[in-house]
Amino acid sequence: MISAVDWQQEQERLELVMEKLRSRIAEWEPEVTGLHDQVADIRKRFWEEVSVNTSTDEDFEETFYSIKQQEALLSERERSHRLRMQRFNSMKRLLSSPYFGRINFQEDGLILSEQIYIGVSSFIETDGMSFLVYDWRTPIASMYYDYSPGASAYETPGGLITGTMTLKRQYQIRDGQLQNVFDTSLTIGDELLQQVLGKGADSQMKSIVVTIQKEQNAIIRNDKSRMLIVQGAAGSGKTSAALQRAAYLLYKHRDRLKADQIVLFSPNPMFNSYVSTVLPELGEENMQQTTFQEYLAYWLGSTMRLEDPFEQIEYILTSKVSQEYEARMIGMKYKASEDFLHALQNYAQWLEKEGMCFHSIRFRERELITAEQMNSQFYSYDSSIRLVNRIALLQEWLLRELTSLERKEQEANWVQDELDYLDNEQYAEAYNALLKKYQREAVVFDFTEQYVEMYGELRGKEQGEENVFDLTLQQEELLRRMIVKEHFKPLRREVKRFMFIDAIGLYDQLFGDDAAYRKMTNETEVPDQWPEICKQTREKLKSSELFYEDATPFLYLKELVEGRRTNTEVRHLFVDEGQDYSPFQYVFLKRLFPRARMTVLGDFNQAIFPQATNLQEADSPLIRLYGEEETSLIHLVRSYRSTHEIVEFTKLLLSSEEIVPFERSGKKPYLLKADSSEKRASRIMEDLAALKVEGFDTIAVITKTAAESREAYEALTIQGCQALRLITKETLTYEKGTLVIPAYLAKGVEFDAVLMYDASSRTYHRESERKLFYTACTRAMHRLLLYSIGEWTPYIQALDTSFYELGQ
Ligand SMILES: Nc1ncnc2c1ncn2[C@@H]1O[C@H](COP(=O)(O)OP(=O)(O)OP(=O)(O)O)[C@@H](O)[C@H]1O
Repeated sequence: MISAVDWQQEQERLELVMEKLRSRIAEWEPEVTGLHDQVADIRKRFWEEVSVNTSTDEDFEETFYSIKQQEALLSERERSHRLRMQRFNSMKRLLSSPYFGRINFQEDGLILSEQIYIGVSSFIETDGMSFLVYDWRTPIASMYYDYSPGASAYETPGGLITGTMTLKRQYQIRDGQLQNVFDTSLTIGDELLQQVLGKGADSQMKSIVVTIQKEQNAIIRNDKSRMLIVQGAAGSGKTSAALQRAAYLLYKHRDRLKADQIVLFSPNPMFNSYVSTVLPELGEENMQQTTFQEYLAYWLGSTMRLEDPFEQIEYILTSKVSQEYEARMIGMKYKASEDFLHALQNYAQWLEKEGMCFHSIRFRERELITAEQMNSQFYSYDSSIRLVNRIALLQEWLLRELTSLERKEQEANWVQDELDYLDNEQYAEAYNALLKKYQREAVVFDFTEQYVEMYGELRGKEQGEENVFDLTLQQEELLRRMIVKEHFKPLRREVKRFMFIDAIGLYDQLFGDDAAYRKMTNETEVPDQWPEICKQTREKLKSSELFYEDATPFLYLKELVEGRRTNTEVRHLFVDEGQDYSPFQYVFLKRLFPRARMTVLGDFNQAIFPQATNLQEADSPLIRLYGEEETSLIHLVRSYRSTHEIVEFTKLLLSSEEIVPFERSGKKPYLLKADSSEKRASRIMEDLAALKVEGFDTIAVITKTAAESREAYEALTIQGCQALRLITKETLTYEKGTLVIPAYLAKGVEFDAVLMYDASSRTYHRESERKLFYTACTRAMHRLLLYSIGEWTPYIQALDTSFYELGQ
C-alpha cells in the first residue's frame, strides 16, 4: 500500500478526472443522441437530393456524378459520426474505472518527469494535447507492461525513446471509487494477478488488459512479421493475448483497418461465442469469427455431405483397431501433408495434357453438349495455355454454344406447347409483364456499375435492330424467345459456376490404383495401405460424401482447375488451436488470404487430430510457409489458468519440463475409484453438490466421446442431478452451470472444476489419446477430480502418488 499522503493525492486526482469525464459526457450527450437520427435522415433524403434524369447522355452523366457526390458526402458524414460515437462510448466506459495503471517516466535529456495514467482508452483535455488518461495501446503505455522501475524505453514511429521509470503503480477502481493502490517493482504485480486468477470461471472470456504480462505484450504488439507463431502451454494466455492483439491492431491502424478485416478461425462455433465479448469490452467492434468447417461447408456443403472434424475424431476414438482403421489413419496423415499437396499440383499439370473429366450439359432429357465434345474442345486449345485459363476459354465457348442452341430451341415443339397453353389474357399479361420488367430494370439501379450497364443495354435495345420496344413486333416470337431464355437460365448459371467440370470424377480418378497415381502425380512413393485408402475414399465419393481429411484437398483441386478464390480484403488472420490444422490447410489459408498477416496460436501438447502441425520444430511447415525471415516465434511457458497443484499434476502426464505454474495454490487433484457405474454417479453427485457449496458454479464433467457424454448425462440424471446441460457439437453457447461435454469440444475453454468421468485404463490406454486426456485435465482452474471403475489409465499409474489425493 502507499502512504496516506499519496493516497490523498490519488483520491483527489481521481475525483478531478471523474468530474471532467462527467462534464464532457454531459456536454456531448445531446449532440450524440441526435447523431443516429441525422444519419437516418441523410439516408432518407438521399434520393431527394439527386434528380434522376436519363433522357440524354449529358443528363445521364450529370445524374451519375450527382449520385457519386451524394454517396461520398453520406459516407464521410457517417464516418465522422461513427468516430464521435466511439469516443463518446469510450468516455462512458471510463466512468467506472478511468485507469488501472500509472508510470512516471523521465525521458533522457528532459528535466521534468511525466505522469502517465493508463486506461482502456485515452481521455484528453479539451486543449487536445494533455492526456488525462493514455490508452493502453499507445506506444508510451507499452513501458507499463515491459519494464520495472529503472531504465526503460519505448518505440515510436520516430525511433526509440529512452529514459527512466521512476514509479510504477496499479489501481483498483470500482464504480469510480478508489479501492486499492499498489506500488510495484515487478512487471505487473503478482498480487493483482493472484486476485484476478483466483476468481471463478465465466461463460465468457475476460479481457486481460489490466494484467498483461511482458511476454504476452510481445505477442500483442508484434507488428513486424508476416507470420507470428505462438507456441504456449495450456492456460498460458494464448487466446487472451490474441484478442488483446486484435484490439491493439485496430487501435494502431485505426485509420485503415476495420474490424471485419480481421478473421479469427476458432475450433468450434461454441468457442466463437465464448470469446465474442472481449473486443466489445475493450471498446472495439468484433472481428469476423469462423471455423474452417464453416468455410468448407460454404463452398462444398450444397453439393456434398461433408464429415466434420468432430465426426472424424469420434471415428478415431471409437473404432476398433483393424486394417481399415489403420489405413484410414495413414490416409488422414497423408492427405494432410505437403506431399499430397505437391501431388495435387503435379496432377493439375498432368491434366493439362489429358484426363479432364466433364459433365455433359443436359436439357429436357437430352444431351445438349456432351462430355466428349467438351473434352475435345478443351484439348484443342494451345497446350501452352494454363489449365485455369483453358477452363475459362471452355466456359466462354459453352456460353456461346448455349446461345446458339437457345436460338434453335425456339422452334421446338415444347415451346409451341407452352405458348399454346397461354390464353389471350395470359398472353397479353405476359407481354405487359415483360415490358414492365424492362422499364423497372431501367430505373432500379444500385449506384454506378449496374446503372451504367443497364442504361447501355436499354439504349442498345431501343436503338438496335431488334427493337424490343417496338410494340408492333410479333409478340409471339418475343414470347418464344423469353420462354426458352427462362428455361436456359439454370444451364447458364451452372456453366458460370463451373458445374460442367466433374470435380468428383477428377478427385476419384486419383484413387484408381498405385501405378496410375504415380503417373498422374509424379509421386515416387505411395503411403502404406494405399489400395485400402483408395477403396475407402472412392466409396465415400460414390455417395457424394467426403471425409474431413479429403475436404480441403478436394477444394484445393477444384481451385487448381477452376481458378483460385481469394479474399484480398482481410489483413489479419488469427488461427487459434493452430496445432489442429494440417500443413495442407495452412497452405490453403495462405492462398485464400494473400494480403493477410497470420497469427497462429497453439500447443503441440494439445494436438488431438492426426493431421496436427508442430508449430515450433525447426523444419515446421508453418515456419516454411512464409520463410524464417518473415516469421517470429514466441514461446509461452507460464501457465495462468490452473492452480500450482493442477499444473504440476498435468505436466507430469506429458513429462514436460516446459510448463511453469503461476504460484496460486489449491487442492491436489482428487482420484476416486468406484465399484460400479451407479456408485460413480452417486459419488459425482455428492462431489458436485460440495463444489457448489464451495462457490464453484462453472463445472464440467468431461468425457472422452459423445456417446460417453450421453451415458454420463443419463447416469447423473437418473441419480437426480438437475440443471445438467449436455453439450454436443451443435451447441452454440456456453452458460454457467454444470455441463457434460466431450473432451474435444472443451478445447480452448475453462471451468472452475473439472470432473473426468472415466479416467480408467479401459477408456484411455492408447498412447495417441494421452494428449486428449491432458487437454481435458488442463481445462480446470481450481479443482480437478478424476473417477474410474477399475484400473487407472496408465498415464496416471506412472505418476508419483504425492501429486494427487486418493479418495475413499
Ligand atoms: N496476463 C493475464 N492476466 C490475467 N489472466 C490471465 C493472463 N493471461 C492468461 N490469463 C488467464 O488464464 C486463463 C487461460 O488463458 P487462455 O485461455 O487465453 O489460455 P490459452 O493459452 O489459450 O489456453 P489453452 O491452450 O489451454 O486453451 C484465462 O482465464 C485467462 O484469463
